[in-house]
Amino acid sequence: MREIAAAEPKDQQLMVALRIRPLNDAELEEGATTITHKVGDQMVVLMDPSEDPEDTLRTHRSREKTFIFDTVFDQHASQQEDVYCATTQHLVEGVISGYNATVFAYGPSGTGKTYTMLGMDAEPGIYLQTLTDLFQAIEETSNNMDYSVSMSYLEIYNEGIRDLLNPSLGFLDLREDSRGSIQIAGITEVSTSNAQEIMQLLTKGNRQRTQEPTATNQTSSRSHAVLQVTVRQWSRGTELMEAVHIGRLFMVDLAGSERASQTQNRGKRMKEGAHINRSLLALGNCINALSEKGGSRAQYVNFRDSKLTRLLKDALGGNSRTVMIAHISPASTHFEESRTTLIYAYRAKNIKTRVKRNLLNVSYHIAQYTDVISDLRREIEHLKSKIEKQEKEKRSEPNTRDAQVTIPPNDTEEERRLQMNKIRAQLIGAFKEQMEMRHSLVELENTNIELHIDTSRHLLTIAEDWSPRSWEREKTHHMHRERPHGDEEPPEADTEGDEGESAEPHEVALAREEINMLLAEQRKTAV
Ligand SMILES: Nc1ncnc2c1ncn2[C@@H]1O[C@H](COP(=O)(O)OP(=O)(O)OP(=O)(O)O)[C@@H](O)[C@H]1O
Repeated sequence: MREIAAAEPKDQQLMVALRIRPLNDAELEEGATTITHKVGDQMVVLMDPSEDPEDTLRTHRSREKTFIFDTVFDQHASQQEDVYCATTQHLVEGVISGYNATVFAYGPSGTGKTYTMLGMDAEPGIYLQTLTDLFQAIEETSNNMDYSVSMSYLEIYNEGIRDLLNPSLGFLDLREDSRGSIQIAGITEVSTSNAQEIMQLLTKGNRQRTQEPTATNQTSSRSHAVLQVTVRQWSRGTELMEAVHIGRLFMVDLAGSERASQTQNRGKRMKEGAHINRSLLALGNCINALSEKGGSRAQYVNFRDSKLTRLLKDALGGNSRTVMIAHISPASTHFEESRTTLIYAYRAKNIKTRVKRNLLNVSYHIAQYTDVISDLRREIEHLKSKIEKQEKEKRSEPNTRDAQVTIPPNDTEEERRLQMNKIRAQLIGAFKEQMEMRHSLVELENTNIELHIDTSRHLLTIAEDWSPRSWEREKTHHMHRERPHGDEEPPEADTEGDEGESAEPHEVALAREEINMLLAEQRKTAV
């Protein structure tokens, strides 16, 4: 059994940033004006364009709504790098030392979520900048630490989960293990060693993402996209008993949060909208419940209402440092969506998560292998003694036969001579037989030594191949080989319960198989 240990958890406030993109051509064409104004680094003022300043009945109500966030970027100041540095950069160090982190982009369609997360070739977004820093931090500490990095990329479309690195797998199941950790059954996990490699996979994966033109965005993402990067860290050159830190980083590009009635979407787009809204409504409900006084520990929070909230459970109410980047348009024509987004984002600021470092206690797991090796050693000792016993028995056989040779008393001289010749012949025969047996025993010993060498070699394979890096490599390889081809239909319901224990490394399984064969061979020769 593996064991998750963790340091003392600490409460952490959800960080909420706001990004306002520039007015786009369509908005300018329809005569939209800018209704958002950044004040200082943290405040934004939203003007209500529909309110008539001459309306005396409403003069007591302010036309301005003010919101304060951890950081605000407007159309003038915000470069991709500024957004990354202020929101996500600080998470990287934690991830490589075993802390979970989540960054998610929230906001109506066409407000710049994909631009912030994925970006453009010339202006890469948070994905690439984070991964570049992550690999650099790994490089800087690689003198005394070993790392393995793997990634998966999925989308939630119409409440079905699709593997964007291998869409042919169909819809995948979301499972929760006994520790409440969410897993996607059968998802492709790719081991990587540099950011560019991940970006290539992401660009490839993004082409698989469900995108359609909508009334507000020509390349609107109709799904929620989740990039998960897992970093395992352990000390180099230490004993097998070393613990492994596991940090998971989720980077989520949500689908547009606008209400169906606010768009001119019809037909398929409207059905998608309903699903998107279902998950975003569930997300909104979770944010509401979590942001109530006392947060997750005082209020019932229903994460189970949608795949999205189940997947973001840790990010919102559990063990994760979480950053929400809310996006809005500055246009007067999008006042209502901007207002709703700002209200949700503002509420999310109250959410607290409990952050603790993830430790995988490898020692217990390795102890199991040490036990297996000890068992096999005992078995070899037993077989050795059996072979020795057999050797002794074979040595004693000619003596037994000698004992059967008796000289009858009171025989004549001739008879005695004949008897003596017979005995001599018997003795020579027995001697020859003994020589042959000695020869066979030497051969038997040689075979035995060879079997021992092979057994030791395989035991060594088990011991040597049991390192977290090779385990991961094997596990990834195993997942590629073993993954079943999924049904294209979305699942009726999710399977609950533990995910099974991971298969042992391929070399270990092979070595074990070989050892069984060798032991069988030894048993044969021992009989
Ligand atoms: N800060 C920005 N600066 C310049 N262009 C931007 C910015 N934000 C978004 N854009 C542009 O606006 C358009 C829509 O952005 P994007 O596709 O990122 O929106 P989205 O919120 O992901 O939309 P959807 O939810 O429909 O997928 C794109 O052409 C993008 O290049």
